[in-house]
Amino acid sequence: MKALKYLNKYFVKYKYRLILGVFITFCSKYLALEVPQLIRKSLDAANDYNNGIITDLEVVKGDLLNNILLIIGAALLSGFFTFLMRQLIIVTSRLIEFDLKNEIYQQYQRLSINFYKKNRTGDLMNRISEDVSKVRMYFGPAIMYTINMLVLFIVAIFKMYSIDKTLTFYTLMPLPVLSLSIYVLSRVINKRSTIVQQYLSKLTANAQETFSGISIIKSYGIEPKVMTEFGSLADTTKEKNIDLFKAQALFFPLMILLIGLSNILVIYIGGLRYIEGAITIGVIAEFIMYVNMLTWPVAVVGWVTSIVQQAEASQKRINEFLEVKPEIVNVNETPTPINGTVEFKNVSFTYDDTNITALKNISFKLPQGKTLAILGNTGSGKSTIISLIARLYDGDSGELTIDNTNIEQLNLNNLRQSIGFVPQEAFLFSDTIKKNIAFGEENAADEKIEQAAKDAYIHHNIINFNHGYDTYVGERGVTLSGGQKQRISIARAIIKDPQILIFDDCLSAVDTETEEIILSNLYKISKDKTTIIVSHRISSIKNADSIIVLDKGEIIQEGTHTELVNKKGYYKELYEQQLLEKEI
Ligand SMILES: Nc1ncnc2c1ncn2[C@@H]1O[C@H](COP(=O)(O)OP(=O)(O)OP(=O)(O)O)[C@@H](O)[C@H]1O
Repeated sequence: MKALKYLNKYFVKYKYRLILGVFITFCSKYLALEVPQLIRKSLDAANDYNNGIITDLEVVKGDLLNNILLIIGAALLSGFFTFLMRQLIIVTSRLIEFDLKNEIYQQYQRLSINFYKKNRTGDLMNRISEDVSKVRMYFGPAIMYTINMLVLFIVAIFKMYSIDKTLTFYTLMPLPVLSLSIYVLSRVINKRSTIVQQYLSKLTANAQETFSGISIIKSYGIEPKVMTEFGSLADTTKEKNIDLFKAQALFFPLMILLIGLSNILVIYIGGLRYIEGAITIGVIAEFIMYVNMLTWPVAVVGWVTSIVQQAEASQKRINEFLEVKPEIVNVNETPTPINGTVEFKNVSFTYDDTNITALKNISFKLPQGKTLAILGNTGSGKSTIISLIARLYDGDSGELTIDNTNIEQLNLNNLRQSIGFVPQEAFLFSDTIKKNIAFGEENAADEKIEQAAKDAYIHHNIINFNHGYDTYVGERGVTLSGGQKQRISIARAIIKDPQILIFDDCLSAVDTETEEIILSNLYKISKDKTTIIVSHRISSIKNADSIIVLDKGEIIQEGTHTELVNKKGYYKELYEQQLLEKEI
């Protein structure tokens, strides 16, 4: 129950609803327990008349009518209170589920990139959906049935005991067996349903991957192999499902068997007691009703125990994520406007998951409004420099300053808002092109969106789509080429009009002609903005104010294009090689 303690705050938050729920449950069950007594009285009255103890038929009829009206009234009121009880307790559990999901979602938003690298998306989704659902069962059904059971038990046993102790003992005897058997069966059902869930996840993942990679599968002609794999997975899933249903099928027969046993005991022992003259005939009927009323709550004890165990396991998994401290935190709530002078002073950085030292003693200064180009082989650390500027990671040693202030002291929102970042791999949301461009600038006017698209040299493509800027892209929309995606991603950065523009090798999928056009547009736009361009092509970076060349995380060359082409080294070699490729 340790993990579930985390949820106590929700009990406090919804205490009034829950207390009222408990009270109403009590009222509902108390009224329901009035019915057996009234039935006993009615039967005894009829029996007394038959045995000549009461001779006036009208009195018996009056008693019966009175009792029938009371039974109807108690049943109606009890039903109404049961409705209120569900409204209060089950609705509260839904409210708590909503709060908990929001809490986890907000935590997901706060967590750093590193967290997302260490944990799989499926797992993140599972904890916020499946696990929260299991925790909800603890707040809702588990609490409701426990209160139900307690009220029924205490009141019914009290009533039964006051009528006949011996019969009470025999009536209750099979109930612990019932509870234990249901508990054992619930555990088997839970175990099997977890296995079924795992197989369903595998099946979904397999199908999803097959559909995503359908063109590869078809082009390699491996459909039969894929189908066999899927078929055998589906077969195993079916078998696991059948195992589960076999266990589930036992649930009600087991309950009915045990209720039957209790009924037989009541009839048998009750009959003997009646013959002895210890009880009236009505008591047997009253006890049979109690047995039937108590059976479900008793069975539920076993079920509730396993619900609580599952909720505990799920909350433990949720707590693991809720307790993670975001690595990147905003230490400065006061706004810190950004102008855009970026300086690295001996900055080193190692990725803790791979232990790769991506940057070693990097130093450079990029004054506000200037353009820096970063060049280097793959894996030399270019993207890492950019990640540090956007504060997706914090450097390990040295200092990174923006406008002469340590980046960690800047207001994180201001910093990120002042950066227009075009990543290496363009990501578009499943939405319209318009919304994708206006992503960081939601209220941008249509003219502004169009201008950004023109600057990114994508406007002419967009207007050729049937729905123009309202064309849906992504999973259910049109498929864009890699170059088109990159250009929409560029338009998205431009529209923000940020102080710092970062282009991480984002023109790799466009041809050199288009690249020329975009670059000349970008130079105009980024005139007074600090700009960082990462590229493998000399043509993209030759106009930059300064260029740094990276190799294995270190700066090996630095200067302007003219300086570097006149110096022996990586830059000159690459330049000559690319010149040659152009001529060929
Ligand atoms: N998220 C990460 N976690 C762990 N290691 C990483 C991560 N990103 C990069 N690395 C490693 O850090 C080194 C530098 O990577 P980086 O992405 O900065 O290189 P790059 O110069 O941008 O390469 P490319 O031109 O291929 O994009 C590489 O060895 C890479 O394997």
